[in-house]
Amino acid sequence: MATKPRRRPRVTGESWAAVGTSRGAAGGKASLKRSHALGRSWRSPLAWGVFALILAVPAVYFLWAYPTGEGMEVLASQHETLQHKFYPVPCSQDYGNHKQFTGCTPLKCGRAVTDAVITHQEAKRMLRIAEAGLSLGGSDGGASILDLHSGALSMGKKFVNIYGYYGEEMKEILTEEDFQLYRNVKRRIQQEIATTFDLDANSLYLTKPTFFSRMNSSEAKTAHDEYWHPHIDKVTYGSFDYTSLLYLSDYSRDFGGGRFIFIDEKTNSTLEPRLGRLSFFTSGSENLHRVEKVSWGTRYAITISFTCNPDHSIMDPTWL
Ligand SMILES: O=C(O)CCC(=O)C(=O)O
Ligand SMILES: [Fe+2]
Repeated sequence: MATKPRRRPRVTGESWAAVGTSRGAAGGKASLKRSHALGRSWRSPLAWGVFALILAVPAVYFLWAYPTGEGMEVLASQHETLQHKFYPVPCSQDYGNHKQFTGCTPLKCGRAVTDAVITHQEAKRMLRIAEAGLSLGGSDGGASILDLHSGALSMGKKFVNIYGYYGEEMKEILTEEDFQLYRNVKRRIQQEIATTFDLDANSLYLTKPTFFSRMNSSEAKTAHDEYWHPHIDKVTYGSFDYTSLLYLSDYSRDFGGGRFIFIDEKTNSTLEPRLGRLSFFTSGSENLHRVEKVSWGTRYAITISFTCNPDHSIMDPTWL
């Protein structure tokens, strides 16, 4: 014979324990009283104090145990306009493993950031060049580059040479005025680096690669898309002695994530990109760094770097 299905106990505001242990009407009332008493105790200041302590202990431990946690120091926030900030760091031994060039090989090392060298207008023009050039191709993954010197442009999972691929057509996309702007910007960055590191600007030579970059949150498809790994530019690019980055979009407005991070022993320092912001630093292991993964939007920048070794110098990009 089919038994009448029993009604499930109605779950009220009481705890699961009160429902589970109720045996008969009397037992049910007693446990309900206990659970109401429990409910009241959560409103007492003592209970809140205990609760706060439970949360605070792991938080304090986390901050104490992981002083190298990212975002400990913000070198440059997107919201501020910086005249010139310089952070000295002791030079690494790296330069000793390379040919020395008196008056250029870093003796003074560090990192600098300024919003006062490249104007907003110039940065916007550079952004338009980056957008136009990179729109001709683009990686399937999250990082695309356009190398002005070699002409390499990310395309799918590979690169094409824009100068060969598009030929004369390219002159309409990347004009001689665009190259003039690049050369002008490059010259002022070179001068700024020389002044900051007490060098003669003529002892610094433009080196390769010099490229526009575009980053977004697409999943990486090849190793070239994995821009977020910690690295040392002198190791990655060989010839670099002084790296400069000119940012062409704004952190938190145009994209999320994508902050530049210097990785140090005790604290990491973040630099938030901003249109027209110039950052430069000595390229050795004293300036180990990485870029955070971009979480939304598109981030544009251009890398313009210098070597002390004339054998590694390249000519300014031009159509002429
Ligand atoms: O775009 C950046 O902020 C830095 C990129 C970088 O570290 C590199 O290209 O070596
Ligand atoms: Fe780098």
